[in-house]
Amino acid sequence: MVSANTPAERSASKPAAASTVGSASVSAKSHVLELERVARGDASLRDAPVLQSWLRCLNDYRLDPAQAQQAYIVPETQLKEHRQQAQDLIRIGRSALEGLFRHVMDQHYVLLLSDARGVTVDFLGDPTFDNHLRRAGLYLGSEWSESRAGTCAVGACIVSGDPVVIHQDDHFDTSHIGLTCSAAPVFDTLGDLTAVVDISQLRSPTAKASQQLAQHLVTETARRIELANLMARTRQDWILRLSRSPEFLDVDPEAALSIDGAGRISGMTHGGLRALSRLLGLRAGETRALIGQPVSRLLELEVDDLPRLMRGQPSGERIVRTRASAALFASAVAPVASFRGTAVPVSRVPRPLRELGFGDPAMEAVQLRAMKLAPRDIPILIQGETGTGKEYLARAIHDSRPQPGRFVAVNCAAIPESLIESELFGYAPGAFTGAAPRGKTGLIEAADGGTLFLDEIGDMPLGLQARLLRVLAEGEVTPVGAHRAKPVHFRLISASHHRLDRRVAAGRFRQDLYYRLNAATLALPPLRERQDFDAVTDHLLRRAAEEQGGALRLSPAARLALRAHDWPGNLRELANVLRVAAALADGGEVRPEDLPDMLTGAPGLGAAAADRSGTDRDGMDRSGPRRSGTRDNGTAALPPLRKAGADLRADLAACGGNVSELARRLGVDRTTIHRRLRRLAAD
Ligand SMILES: Nc1ncnc2c1ncn2[C@@H]1O[C@H](COP(=O)(O)OP(=O)(O)OP(=O)(O)O)[C@@H](O)[C@H]1O
Repeated sequence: MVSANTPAERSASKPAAASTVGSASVSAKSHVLELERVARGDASLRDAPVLQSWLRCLNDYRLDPAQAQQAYIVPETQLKEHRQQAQDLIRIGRSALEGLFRHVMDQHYVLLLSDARGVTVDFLGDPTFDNHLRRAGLYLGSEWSESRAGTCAVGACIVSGDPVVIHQDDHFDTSHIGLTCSAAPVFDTLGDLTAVVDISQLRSPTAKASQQLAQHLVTETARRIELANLMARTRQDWILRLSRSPEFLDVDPEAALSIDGAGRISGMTHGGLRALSRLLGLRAGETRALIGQPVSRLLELEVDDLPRLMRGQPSGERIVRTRASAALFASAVAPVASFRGTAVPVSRVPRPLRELGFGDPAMEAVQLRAMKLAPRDIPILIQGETGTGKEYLARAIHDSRPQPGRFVAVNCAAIPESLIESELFGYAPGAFTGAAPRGKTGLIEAADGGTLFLDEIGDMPLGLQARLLRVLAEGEVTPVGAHRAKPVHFRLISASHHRLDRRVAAGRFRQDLYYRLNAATLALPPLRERQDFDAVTDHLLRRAAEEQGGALRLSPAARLALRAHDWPGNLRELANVLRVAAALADGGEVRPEDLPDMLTGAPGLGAAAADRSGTDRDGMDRSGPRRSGTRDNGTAALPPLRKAGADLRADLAACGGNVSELARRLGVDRTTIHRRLRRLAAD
């Protein structure tokens, strides 16, 4: 800051530099003098968050208190981009925002929803005051980041992550000292700040205490938006809603968690959990670290207990104890995929989608959702372990469309990083040395009018993710070295065996792209979880036999061996095993000797198979969601199994080879039986 005199002197030398709006009772000059005293380290009666923000403005952003800055409104094109990136949240948050606005409109409050960069992406205000509001920056597109606007409620809330009231001359910039603003943060399901809800008034009473109700209202609204966001995004997991009072448990719970099939916390309402942190025994800043942890770290609860907490169960039984020994009311909502008896019977599913499953409930849910999504242009993200049939499903969705056009599949992990850009986007003639003289059409353009299938999207380099996002946002593609963009329209399906939400959390995948890709997620179950395993086996055997020009059946012992394997390679592994078996089989029957040794207990291979049942680099549980979850990892279920010991095969035979039945009788998880069988085979 180049300055010949003090900021207060410079401010005083300007014509009437009081705030441009509102009824500031403080002159610009005395405000600047106060900021100078704080900069010198003098004691101040201001609230700590205000003082901290002032010091950031002075020391970190080097803002000059004497230079009043009018509110900044971002250009139209940038606003469009900000709004597009936040569109899901705007949609999800709308009804909570409208509810809040109805409460405060009579007091002439306006309501802003800003994104994590402080840009106002949604706005509700009285149109009669449009001009005043726009000038004061209380408008769509205004940027309230602290580094640009100085101390303000949205900016301070983004930096601190806490609800905050910035009242009149708490503002740093003299342009804003007439306003009063109350803001609360909205965190996404993984605990990252994603938006801020703010209500502001042009004119307000002098006392800051007058804004206590406003602060309470924005905090409550942010909590409701987090809850709606969690409910909308986590359809495949359990949702556990928590409340201190039974009356509001089902209608307006205080906090919620999502819990995956293995009993781990996969998402949460951050603000709500923080509000309950004392009861939950959480230390400050600990909530975010809960993602991926077993829910039993927080509550005396296993995933198997969730059904007893569902709506309709006696309320006396819907109580959980926290690790701090407090009692909370809890209500569980089952994953959408586990619902049976959906309105549309599977027989109505178009043929390409019908043949993907044979009655497995999780698969049926995928088929029905895929049928509804197929004719619409909603981006679909398919998640599932390797070989579960992600590309198969993508093709079936494509084939179920009335006019499907071309199906262009791109494996983002298989194309070398140096080529992927020109492969996807194409290039203009002479774009680089060695380029084809007439240029090249990229795969995105090739998919125009059809389906673009981006396989292994989780492996796409970060730089290209930004370019892809632009294509999706603008509906245009610009080939490498070209000056003009070409409009493209395609149906996007992407797939990954990585849990993309975890990649986002690890900073390896762009959050904005993730939200764009997964408007709808279809999660394919791993083969070992499928209840239609026998029917899938028969279907694939029939196909393998037809390839050999004949018909085949499975011997009971061979079927038993197939059932006992845990299929880390899923349908691909099963299809390959059956193709080989069909080639080896004699007399129209596949017997155990036609199957690979590892399935029938040849020494040495059990350990290798056991090794494969770990977690991948993202921490994705390759065994996928387990139906009875954490019991498998605990010790409670082990004694009866040890008792079964080496007689396990006999026990299995007594259950007709049905692993699920044996697991039920022994009170353990199916995967435990599979693991034990492998160990027996290796002994
Ligand atoms: N529904 C199905 N019916 C019959 N065979 C299937 C089905 N789904 C998958 N397969 C078999 O499994 C193989 C792998 O399927 P696909 O390539 O779709 O899996 P993927 O999940 O995309 O695998 P990756 O993660 O390795 O890309 C297919 O080539 C096919 O042999």
